[in-house]
Amino acid sequence: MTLLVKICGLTTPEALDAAIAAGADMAGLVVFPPSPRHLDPADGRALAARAKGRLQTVALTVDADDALLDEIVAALDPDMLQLHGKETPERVAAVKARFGRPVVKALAIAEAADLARVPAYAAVADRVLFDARPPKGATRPGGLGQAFDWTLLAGLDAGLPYMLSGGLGPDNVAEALRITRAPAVDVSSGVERAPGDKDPQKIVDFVRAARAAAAAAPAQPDRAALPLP
Ligand SMILES: O=C(O)c1ccccc1N[C@@H]1O[C@H](COP(=O)(O)O)[C@@H](O)[C@H]1O
Repeated sequence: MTLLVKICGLTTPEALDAAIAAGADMAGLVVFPPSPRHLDPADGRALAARAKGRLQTVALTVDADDALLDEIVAALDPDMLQLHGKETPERVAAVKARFGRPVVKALAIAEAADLARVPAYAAVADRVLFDARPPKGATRPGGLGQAFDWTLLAGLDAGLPYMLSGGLGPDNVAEALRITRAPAVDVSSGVERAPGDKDPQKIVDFVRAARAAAAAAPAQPDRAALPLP
């Protein structure tokens, strides 16, 4: 099975093109003003259109209300919605029903007990994404370059495809995959020169390292779960 690779927080045509050329499967566009990767939906329209049909686009939001999601879907027409806040399973189901698009629900992980929430989300989401729990006082719930204990995921059957994120980069993605056999990985800070400024070479290095690691230790099945271009 082929590993899915998502590059998140793309804000420029150069970064998007680098992700596509590197062979990424998904491009994340962040709509969350406190983030250094924030894209106003209207400003992101051209970038999303540029990505269309070349890789999957994922619009990332944090506890967005219906009005904002309406605006995002109208402007970006994303292939998927990533909910990265404190959205409940009921809210995930409501978003999926309203927009009829696959929903990725991010879950913050710091200890084994945090995985107890997975079944409730597995019943309603198309995918869960495991990210590190942010430190108290953080201005955003992700995109912090912070990893968690990957051994918590070793042998995990989440009941649906999952994505590993949090502090990944070209130098540690192989180790993360060796431990977890995750079917998909997601990176933002680890392929940047500075917060919000993607480095094309790091994107290439990340995709290459992830694919090599997945070839050496096959990932859990995933690709069948969502249609890809
Ligand atoms: O990228 C952001 O700024 C962001 C803001 C709010 C919520 C999530 C965000 N990013 C996501 O966080 C994880 C981990 O990112 P990193 O690789 O550790 O920087 C990833 O899913 C990003 O898409």
